[in-house]
Amino acid sequence: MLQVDKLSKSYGKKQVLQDLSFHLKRGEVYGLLGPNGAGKTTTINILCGLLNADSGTVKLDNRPVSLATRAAIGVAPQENLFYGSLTCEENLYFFAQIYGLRGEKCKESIQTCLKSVGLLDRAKSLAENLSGGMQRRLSVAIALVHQPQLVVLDEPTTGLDIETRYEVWELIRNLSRQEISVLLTTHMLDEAERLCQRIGIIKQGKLLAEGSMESLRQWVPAKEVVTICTPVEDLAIARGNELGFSHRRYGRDLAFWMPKTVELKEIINCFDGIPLDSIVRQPVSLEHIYVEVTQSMGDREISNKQNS
Ligand SMILES: Nc1ncnc2c1ncn2[C@@H]1O[C@H](COP(=O)(O)OP(=O)(O)OP(=O)(O)O)[C@@H](O)[C@H]1O
Repeated sequence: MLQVDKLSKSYGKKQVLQDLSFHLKRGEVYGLLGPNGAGKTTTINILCGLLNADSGTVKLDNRPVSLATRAAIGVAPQENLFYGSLTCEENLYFFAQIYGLRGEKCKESIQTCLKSVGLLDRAKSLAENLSGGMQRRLSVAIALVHQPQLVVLDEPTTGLDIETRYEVWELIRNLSRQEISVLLTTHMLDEAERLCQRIGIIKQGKLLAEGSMESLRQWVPAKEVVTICTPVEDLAIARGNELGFSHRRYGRDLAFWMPKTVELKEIINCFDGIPLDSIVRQPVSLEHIYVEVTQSMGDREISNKQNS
């Protein structure tokens, strides 16, 4: 339903999007991930018509994004955008009016949105008096009030406690069940892993990898990742490499990619004679994939570019 094709954008001499292409299916939750400054917000702003691309196209149901198609997109930006001194209902009424909803249709949509974000009983509460999580849900309700087919959620759970994150996750799953497509940006990789049917990873405005979790696993060809803590890391790395385990750094953690699942005692045997303070076994996660994509390939791509 959304087709983004070869978007490029520069600010002055700085190119922030380079031939960026991706698409969303109806009812799909798609995660657009990337480090700070990767170009996610720039992409969102172009999709919403707030910014013009230098080249490339954005189509919604095969129609170029324009004023006419804009009503089919709802956006909940990183910063909550509502009037604190208005009630939830009044905020929704205000935004519904902007989109031209009137009369019964407007009233019905406000009630439906309040219900779908679990704020029906707070309809008359001032927005400024809501908890952080309720405010995020109000933002999502505002993005939904004109009944869009695509909702763009820019870091919807940043700053929320874990319980409230779960509430927002459930809300996103419900949107997908209602066949509303969701474009999600987040720095929380566990969130993207749980919610998104497909994920695109961008760096410096370029799509480096894309696919379902299943297909992205090819980036980390390991059965599991074993993180160890030892005072003699060099020895451990040499031993791991001798045994055919690639090693990686995740922050300061030293980890090995295990080609097959092994028992804990086998891991201990592998590092026989090397003092180990701790061993943590983990399945391959989006975090491992993300680090691989953004560091290894990103650096390779960038150095290729510098060499060319
Ligand atoms: N109006 C602007 N003028 C000049 N440069 C800009 C402008 N807006 C963004 N940039 C630059 O474009 C690049 C991409 O920014 P963008 O906000 O799209 O990234 P992002 O992936 O959303 O980052 P974050 O995760 O930090 O929100 C950054 O280097 C940023 O500094």
